[in-house]
Amino acid sequence: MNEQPTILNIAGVNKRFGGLQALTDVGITIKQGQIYGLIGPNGAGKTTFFNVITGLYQPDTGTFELAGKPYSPSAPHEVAKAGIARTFQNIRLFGEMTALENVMVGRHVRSKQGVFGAIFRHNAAREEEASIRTRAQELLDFVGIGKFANRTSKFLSYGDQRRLEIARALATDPQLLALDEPAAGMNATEKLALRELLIKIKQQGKTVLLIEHDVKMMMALCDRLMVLEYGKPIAEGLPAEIQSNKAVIDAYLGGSH
Ligand SMILES: Nc1ncnc2c1ncn2[C@@H]1O[C@H](COP(=O)(O)OP(=O)(O)OP(=O)(O)O)[C@@H](O)[C@H]1O
Repeated sequence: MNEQPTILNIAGVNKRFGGLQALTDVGITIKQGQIYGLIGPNGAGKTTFFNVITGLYQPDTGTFELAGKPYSPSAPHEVAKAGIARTFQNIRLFGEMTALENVMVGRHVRSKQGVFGAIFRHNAAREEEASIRTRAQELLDFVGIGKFANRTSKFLSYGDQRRLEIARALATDPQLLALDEPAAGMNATEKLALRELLIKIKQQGKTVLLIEHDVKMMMALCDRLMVLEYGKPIAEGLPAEIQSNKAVIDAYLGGSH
C-alpha cells in the first residue's frame, strides 16, 4: 500500500474549564498531504481543540506526535518550532508593518540568526535577511498578493489580509498548517479564491487542518472530516460518509447551520 505517512497523531485529549468539560477523549490522525476538516455546532470545542494542539491551552490529558516525533504543546513558540503553523479566527497581523515584513517575521522562526540577529544586522544576518526577503516575496506571489508586498498590511482588503496570514504561516515551512475559520467574513468571490489557494497548498504536498463553518466548502475541499458535538467526536470519515451520517445530520447538518 502506498499509504502516506502520518503527520499529526493525537489521542486522548481532555480539557476542562472549571465545571465545563470542553473536550472529552478527542483524538485525530492526519496523513501527509491531506486537508482535514474539523466541523460541528457553535461551542462544540473546535477552537479549544485547535488551541490545545497549538500550545495556547494546556490539555488535562493527551498524547501528541508530529511527523512521528512526540511534541509537547506547552507553548505556541515550541509548537511553531516543532512544525505547526496556525492562523486565528480574528486576523492577527502586524497592522503597521508591510505585507512583506509580516511574512519575513514568520520566516525568522526558521532563521539561524533569529530576530535579534536581524535587528543587530551582523554580516551573516544581512545575507540571511536577503534570502528571507526573497522567500517572503515568493510566498506573497504564491498566495496571490505579491503586488501588495510594500503595502501597510492594515490597508489590505479583508480577503487579502487572510491570504497574508496564510503566507506568514507558510513562511515557517510547517509540517502542518492549521487554519481557524479562514473564510469567516469573506464574500463569495474571496471564498472561491481561498478554496483555490488551499488546493494549491495541498498540491505542494502540504498538510492542512481546517476549521470552517461553510459546510459546502468543507465537503468539497476536505479529504477527511471530524465532527465534534459538546466536546466529543461524533463522526470521522470521508465527506460522503459524514454527509450521510445520522448522528451528524441530527446534531449539525440537518438544523439551521
Ligand atoms: N478560555 C475559556 N474559558 C472557559 N470556557 C471556554 C474557554 N474557551 C472555550 N470555552 C468554552 O468551551 C466550549 C467550546 O468552545 P469552542 O470555542 O472551542 O467551540 P467552537 O466549536 O470553536 O465554537 P465556534 O464554532 O463558535 O467557534 C464553549 O462552551 C466555550 O464557552
